[in-house]
Amino acid sequence: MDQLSIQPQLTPMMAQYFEIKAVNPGYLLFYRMGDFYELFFEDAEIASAALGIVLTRRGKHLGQDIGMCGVPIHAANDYLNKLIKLGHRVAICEQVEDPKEAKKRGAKSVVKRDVVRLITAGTLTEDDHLDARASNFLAALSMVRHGEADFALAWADVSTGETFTADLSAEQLQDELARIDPAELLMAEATRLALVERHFFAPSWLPVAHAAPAESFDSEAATATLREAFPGGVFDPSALSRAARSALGAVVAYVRESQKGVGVALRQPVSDTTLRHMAIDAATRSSLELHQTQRGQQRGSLRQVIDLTVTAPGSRLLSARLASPLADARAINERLDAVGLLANDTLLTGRLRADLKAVPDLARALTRLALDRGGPRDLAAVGKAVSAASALAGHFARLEHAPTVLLRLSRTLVAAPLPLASELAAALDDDMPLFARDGGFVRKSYDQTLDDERALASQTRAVVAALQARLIDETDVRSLKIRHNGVLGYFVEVPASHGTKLLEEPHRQSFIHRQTMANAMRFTTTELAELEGRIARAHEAALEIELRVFASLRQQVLEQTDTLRELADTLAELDVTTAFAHLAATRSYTRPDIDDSLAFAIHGGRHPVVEDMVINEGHSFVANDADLSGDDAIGGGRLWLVTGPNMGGKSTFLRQNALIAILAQTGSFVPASSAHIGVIDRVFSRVGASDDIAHGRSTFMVEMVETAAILNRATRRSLVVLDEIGRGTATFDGLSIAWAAVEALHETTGCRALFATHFHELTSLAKTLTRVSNVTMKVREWEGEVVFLHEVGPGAADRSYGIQVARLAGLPEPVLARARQVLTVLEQRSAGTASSSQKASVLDDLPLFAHQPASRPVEKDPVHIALDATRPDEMTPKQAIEALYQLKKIRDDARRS
Ligand SMILES: Nc1ncnc2c1ncn2[C@@H]1O[C@H](COP(=O)(O)OP(=O)(O)OP(=O)(O)O)[C@@H](O)[C@H]1O
Repeated sequence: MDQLSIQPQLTPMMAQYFEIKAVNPGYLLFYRMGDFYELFFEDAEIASAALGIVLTRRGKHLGQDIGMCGVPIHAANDYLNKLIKLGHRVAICEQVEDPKEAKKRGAKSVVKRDVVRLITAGTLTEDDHLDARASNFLAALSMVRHGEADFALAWADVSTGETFTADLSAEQLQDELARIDPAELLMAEATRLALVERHFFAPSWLPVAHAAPAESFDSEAATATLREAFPGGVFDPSALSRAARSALGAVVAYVRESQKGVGVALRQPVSDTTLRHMAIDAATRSSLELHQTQRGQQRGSLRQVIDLTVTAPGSRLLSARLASPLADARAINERLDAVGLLANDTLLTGRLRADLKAVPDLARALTRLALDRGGPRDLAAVGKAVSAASALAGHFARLEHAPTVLLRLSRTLVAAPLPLASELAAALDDDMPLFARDGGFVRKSYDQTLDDERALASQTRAVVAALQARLIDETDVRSLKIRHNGVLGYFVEVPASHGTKLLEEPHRQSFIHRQTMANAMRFTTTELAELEGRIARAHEAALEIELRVFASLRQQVLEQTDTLRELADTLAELDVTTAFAHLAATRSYTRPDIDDSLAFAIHGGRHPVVEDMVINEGHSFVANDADLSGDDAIGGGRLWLVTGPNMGGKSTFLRQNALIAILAQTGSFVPASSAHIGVIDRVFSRVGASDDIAHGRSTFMVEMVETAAILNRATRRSLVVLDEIGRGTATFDGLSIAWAAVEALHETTGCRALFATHFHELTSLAKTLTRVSNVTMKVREWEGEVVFLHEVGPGAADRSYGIQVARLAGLPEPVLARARQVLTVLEQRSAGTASSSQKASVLDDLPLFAHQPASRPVEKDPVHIALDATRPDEMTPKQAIEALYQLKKIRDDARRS
């Protein structure tokens, strides 16, 4: 900062500010002044704009006004939240000495201040800042070059301590980061440049990516950093690849720096390759709307519809499992066994769920305690979780042959450290403050000395009353009162009319004047001051004892960290398992039959989200079968070509099969009457590609990039779901690409596939490709109207009913009539039956009168008004896209009204 160079003009406070600011570049500095955090200069401008608070001035610096804005301490959390959500990083700078100490150094000396914590999106620990039902990962991406570049990711949820590493190729990065969905992503500038150069830097990383200094990725220094962060020798950093060590070192260093010496509180890192997972790439996640819809909303996503967990940690685990379904038949079946037993025993499931509801977020409470940021409520949470665990264990006692997963869970529940829970329950009151420093959280009779001090403090109330009575007698002022406030402490108050009496002899000897109010006068007396001291000392002594109790309980909890973390995992897993059981029992989901074959036979399959929506609208969902089963002997799985009218239910059918596969391999029952699935290694789904203008790619380009990814990466064990590939270009180009793609999937890949298309010519492939079958979405025509049956049956559609759908959408009748005319001629032409005169009469004549729009009162179209107001020359590309969306919205609103 250039201001720093002009030292002589700086006030001591400003000098301190600049010093602190200089060592925390890239952070908005929340500088503590009394009851406010103040921000200065550019920080003030950024924060005032982001928070909508007033930007003021505080003196001048180098002849310029110093911009300043402030947030009150008590509301700081809300403001912090806003800033973090907007992608800012904040350094909290506190006064680290008593102002009285500073005064001793001279009247003008400044109170010592230091940054006590860096708050960033990836290092949050407080419930106020976090979404209880979502993980919050900090990730670091490292690159090590040995000729070829090796990449690795490390990621940790600082709020729960979970820590992972994975070695990856550049091609895998995008998919892996889509799965992890980090709140903050660290990488060195050189790594970013290398990825950008090779087109591997995904634009979606931009909002969360932060440049971290190259030194923090030093793989040599990382070994020492990691040994220190994960003591005990269980975790050996040298077992990691150089790249993974470098990434993990960067995560640990960043967390340590952000907590400013408090510690890191991370769990032993887990290598992400220990379990085999079903690969789901970023485009498939988005197209199948697993965690959020394509519009970015939770509502309407698969996760939202199937998440019946009753605790926040359970919900986080369910979300993580859905993001990484398994690809190992044995592990999947183990999960399904547990769900199966509970789905059949609804009484037991009901009891477990009822007890689970009261279980607090143990993992996050533990982390706060470990970071010395926890309060009495976190201690209570630990106690409650432990007692709940042992109650839950009781429900399992009667199970004789429990499945492996439930046995494992119940073993941990039984081992919950009950003595710790009893100690916490005995020590902690029912109502508790957020912070230990507020006191008043230790239960009566837990500590004799504390009870004594509290008694002393409360006895003083009686002493105050007696003193008041005596003073009334002595002064003969009946209305004399002893009161207390935060500024004066205890004082004697008399009405103004009696005030002068106390200022005169004989009372002026004992009454010392403190304050004159409009209606009253306030005094103190030596006796009252002494009493005040006694009360304050009793309070202080009580608080000191409470803080000692807190520290001892915290220590007892931390000594059992490993056991408690395992318990937290168990409680979350039990919640997910019972939630899946409840889902199965209440929504008629069935257990899928999972093995290592190439089967994919779904009977009566349903789309979990569309079903929910259709039922809510009072209709019933039509279940459909799909059979893509094959084997190596016949060259792989089968491919179904799905044709049918627009709005007939093709996309729904395609997606439901991909979702059923994902749910099954997550370990959930599935919405079908039966399902037999040979483990799928990768799912690909491309349903309706959309423009990616923001990244300079047209609909067709996006579609081709994604199709290429599928053809290059799908294996025989994959499931591929493709909707209308090739529709974004000229008909013949599109048809040829779709044709070649079907052939490649059938001949080279041999995967199980569903391919929906409006190119009816493709259906002739079923004659030559043995594992291709044609199915169609059935419709019924009735009095010129088309009725969608949403039923899949054998055969191929010969038409798309596009014009009927256009009519349903409200296209004007003259346009529809003209479209019918053109369609007839085009169809005849392709069949070779249209006469040249027919063609000429219909296609060459402009229908000057036929499709004149219905006359409307002349009023200015809102779209035109908006267009008139647009200044393309003054727009950034982003504003241009927003303007386009706005235009579409205005048009849609106008249509609806
Ligand atoms: N099996 C079903 N049972 C009941 N309703 C269904 C079913 N499948 C689809 N629908 C309803 O039909 C609507 C359209 O379905 P979908 O988007 O799958 O059609 P589509 O054939 O892919 O259309 P397009 O070709 O225009 O993309 C859905 O939003 C849903 O309301």
